[in-house]
Amino acid sequence: MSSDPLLRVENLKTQFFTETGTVRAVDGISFEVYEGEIVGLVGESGAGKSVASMSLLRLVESPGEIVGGTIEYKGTTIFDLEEGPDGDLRKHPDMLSEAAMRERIRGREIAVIFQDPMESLNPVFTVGGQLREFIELNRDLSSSTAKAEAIRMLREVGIPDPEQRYEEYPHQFSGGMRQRVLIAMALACEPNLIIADEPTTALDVTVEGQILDLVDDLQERYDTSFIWVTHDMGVVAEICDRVNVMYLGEIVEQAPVDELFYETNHPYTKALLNSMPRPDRTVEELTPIEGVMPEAINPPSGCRFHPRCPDAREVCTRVHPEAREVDRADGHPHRAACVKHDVFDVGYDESVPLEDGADAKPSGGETEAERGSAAGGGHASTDGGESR
Ligand SMILES: Nc1ncnc2c1ncn2[C@@H]1O[C@H](COP(=O)(O)OP(=O)(O)OP(=O)(O)O)[C@@H](O)[C@H]1O
Ligand code: NI
Repeated sequence: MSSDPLLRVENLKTQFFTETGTVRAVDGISFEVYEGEIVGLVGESGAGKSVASMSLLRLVESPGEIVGGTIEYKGTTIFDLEEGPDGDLRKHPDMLSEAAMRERIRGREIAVIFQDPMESLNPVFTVGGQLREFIELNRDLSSSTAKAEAIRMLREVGIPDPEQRYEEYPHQFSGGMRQRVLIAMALACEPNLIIADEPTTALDVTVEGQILDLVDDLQERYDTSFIWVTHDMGVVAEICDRVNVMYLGEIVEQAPVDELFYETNHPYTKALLNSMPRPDRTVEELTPIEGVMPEAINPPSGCRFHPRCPDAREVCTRVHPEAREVDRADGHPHRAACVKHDVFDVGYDESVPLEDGADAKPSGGETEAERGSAAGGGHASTDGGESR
């Protein structure tokens, strides 16, 4: 890719300052989104996907704070720090003001779709009324033009009888139809980038498939870029062009989607793929990832995945790898944060393999439920801790 990215994120760090300590929810992630791409953010519950998404719009709430890195959108600075005269870090003067974020960026340039439409839709107003008002406010249209536009958008996202459904309330819509309304709302201002945080996770598989098809179709027609947050490698396979795999606040692997699936370079990605149901495998053949992801408040030394990694060696307990380019595919880098690759050259080959089992279980053991969520189904269980 030779053109400039639409969004450039470099070394982004977001932390929560809690009574029990600092939660390093997002710990130095770097990635780009180019025009017209669907870029996946995938990882288990607690990996930092939602916090990363909210950081991009500067919507992290106290006790959370973006503490480092750069976020650039179309060459404008959404976030950046500089060193002040006394040596401490302060906001860069080029950084967009809060008012500019509200008036120019959120909704208009970068829109968000959440998992639960009922959080974004007000139950006491009609669906059409809410969509119309949103369009009216954001696009400076008259009420009647905005209404026509709202009905057009409802039709655009595949809602049958849009004139009639316009008058209905959110509870009269099925989960899938409500999610379509949110997609309509996200598209209403024709943003260049839509951040979708697990918008299909609560839907059954058939409806999920329909929504993914719709997004694929809309993406092509509007040429909108997407950041698609999910814990589901199946969803990634279906709609993403490129993928970032997150583990404990870090991006451990980044590659175009086919490359990630067929030339997997990080043991965590491999584990995620092995835990994914596939038509050519029976349920018995699924291998849940060993152990559970540790707390972001006190991450393991060295490579954060080493306590659960089948390939871990002694060196992995000491060396903390940052993602490096290990290959290229379709003009994009394939980055991986695993010292078994030659580019790291820290003596992995000579290092002693960690004894299986001794270090492979988290302290306190694991429960069946935790194993279940390690296999990729655990979004709902931690919703209470989300910053949204
Ligand atoms: N308001 C908060 N206060 C303290 N810690 C928080 C807060 N919000 C999130 N965290 C922590 O930040 C880390 C990342 O959380 P995040 O919600 O981004 O994970 P996620 O990858 O989106 O997971 P899920 O798939 O469950 O949505 C977790 O350790 C979480 O506990
Ligand atoms: Ni989340």
